[in-house]
Amino acid sequence: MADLWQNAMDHAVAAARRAGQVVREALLDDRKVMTKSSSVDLVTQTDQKVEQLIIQSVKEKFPTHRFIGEESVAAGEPCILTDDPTWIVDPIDGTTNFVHAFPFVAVSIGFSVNKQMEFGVVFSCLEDKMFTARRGSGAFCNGEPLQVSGQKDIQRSIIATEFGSNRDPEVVDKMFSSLRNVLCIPVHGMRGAGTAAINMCLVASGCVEAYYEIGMHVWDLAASSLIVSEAGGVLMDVEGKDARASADGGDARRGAKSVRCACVFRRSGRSDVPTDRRSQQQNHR
Ligand SMILES: O=P([O-])([O-])O[C@@H]1[C@H](O)[C@H](O)[C@@H](O)[C@H](O)[C@H]1O
Ligand SMILES: [Mg+2]
Ligand SMILES: [Mg+2]
Repeated sequence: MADLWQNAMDHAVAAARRAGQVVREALLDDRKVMTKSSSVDLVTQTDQKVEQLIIQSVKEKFPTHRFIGEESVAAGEPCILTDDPTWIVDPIDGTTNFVHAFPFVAVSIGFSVNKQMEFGVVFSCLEDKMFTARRGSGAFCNGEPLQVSGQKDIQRSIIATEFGSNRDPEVVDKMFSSLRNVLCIPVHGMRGAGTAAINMCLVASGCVEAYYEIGMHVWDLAASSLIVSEAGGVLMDVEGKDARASADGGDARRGAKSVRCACVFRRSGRSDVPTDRRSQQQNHR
């Protein structure tokens, strides 16, 4: 059967590549930095320009499709996922990295129909790595198939996480407490690329066993959630339940901007979630 959405996916790959070129060129110029929810929640004109480029090019080709874009939502557009074909766009995932020229920056484009992710495209534009996944057809990086790690022992794992942009001391204390619990399991190491989408692609690539973060947004993980699941990984909330509903817009459906979940990926369906509670259990094995 012909793949209904292949044209849209080809368009997303081309748009992500063009967007990546704009991001790379912008790194050569001064970057004017603005803030959003706090002094460390950064945005630049390039975020806004790239999002408009992507949305305009899609509108020309697919005029009836809908959009959820990080910067459009920041400018007041609604963040509601319906059954209609919807493009979920994070024009620059890793804006702080971009501002500092820290070399992990991604363009993330997910596509949902009937509230199910159909394809995901993450372009790690400074590494020139194009991660793609089509529902039911596997995940790829520059055309090479991806497979999550087969490691089942968390003590032999690398875990990725991020600190987000909330600097409320109580929130930071909780993050540090989780970090401490995970590190002391002990795990081989902890990492963070500074972009949720690339962290998730590292999980899909099998070089990081799991990634967790509290408070990601739907645009951070829409595309990469499918890349992880098509590479054999799973996406869980803090209770160990299937969190794909959040990743593909569960909270967006309710009009919330933030997914507010922790996501952990493993190959098996077991809930070895390294939250405070579960990491204690791991210690007693
Ligand atoms: O703002 P942005 O750079 O698109 O996205 C952020 C990055 O992915 C960061 O690594 C993660 O910790 C935040 O939760 C995201 O919001
Ligand atoms: Mg993001
Ligand atoms: Mg962004």
